[in-house]
Amino acid sequence: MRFLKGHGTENDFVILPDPDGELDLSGSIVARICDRRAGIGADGVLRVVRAKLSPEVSEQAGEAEWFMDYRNADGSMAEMCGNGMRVFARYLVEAGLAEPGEFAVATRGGLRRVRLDVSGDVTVDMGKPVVHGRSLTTVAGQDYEGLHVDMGNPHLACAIGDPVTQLDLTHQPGFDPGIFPGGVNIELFNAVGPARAVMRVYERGSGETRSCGTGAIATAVAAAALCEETTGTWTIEVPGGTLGVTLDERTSYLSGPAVIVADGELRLAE
Ligand SMILES: N[C@@H](CCC[C@H](N)C(=O)O)C(=O)O
Repeated sequence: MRFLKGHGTENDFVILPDPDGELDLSGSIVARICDRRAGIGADGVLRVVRAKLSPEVSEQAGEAEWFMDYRNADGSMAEMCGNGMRVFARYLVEAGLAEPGEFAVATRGGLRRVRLDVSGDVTVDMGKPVVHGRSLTTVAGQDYEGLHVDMGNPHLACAIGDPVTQLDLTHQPGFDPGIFPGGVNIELFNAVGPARAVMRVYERGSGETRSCGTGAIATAVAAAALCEETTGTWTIEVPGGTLGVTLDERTSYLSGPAVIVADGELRLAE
């Protein structure tokens, strides 16, 4: 099976080109591919398949040729992945499957428009964040309150007083399953200046990762809410680099680097 490896601010993905939808990608195969010792290792898998051949998104096929079939490292499916979308777009253009410039990609969370900037960054229109109420997470015995933000996938973005760099995120933080029955991505951040935050994330289905695009937007929304704002441009520093987030009245944009670093042939032992 042919694969490529890419990352966006060190949120890393195995890309599986499957234009004709021939791959039967079970959760256990995804988990084996993402295993950092016995597999290639990644936070998730991006299967590249034609939208018109994918019943779950075929209504988006009029506008998008390609479907980003995203899976978490544990094999679970997710609706959306912001950094994955940026890496997916980079792959499509490098592989000659999309023209450089702006194009749409189908996802389980709906159509997203992506643009390769002259700067080398990739920017995605991630849609309008939906803000719900407040909820609690527990990290290493300490409760933190945050804002429930829906980016197509669920987030709990928590501004905290403790330095995020010192948190122990080796274990699943606690959350309210009544509010998040399908699990949640948990962001913890320090607002460190005007329109700037330092964030760490514990992703649903992948554990702590070095970046999360949808999480960066949720963080910008929660940081803006601290100043009673809903719009603006935010710089979100994550362990793997820096992401830009712009919130306007209509939508949100996520910008940052996205690169392909390897390709090869994957052998899946029986
Ligand atoms: N890393 C991603 C989010 C991936 C999906 C998430 N783990 C979920 O289950 O919702 C991003 O960059 O947005």
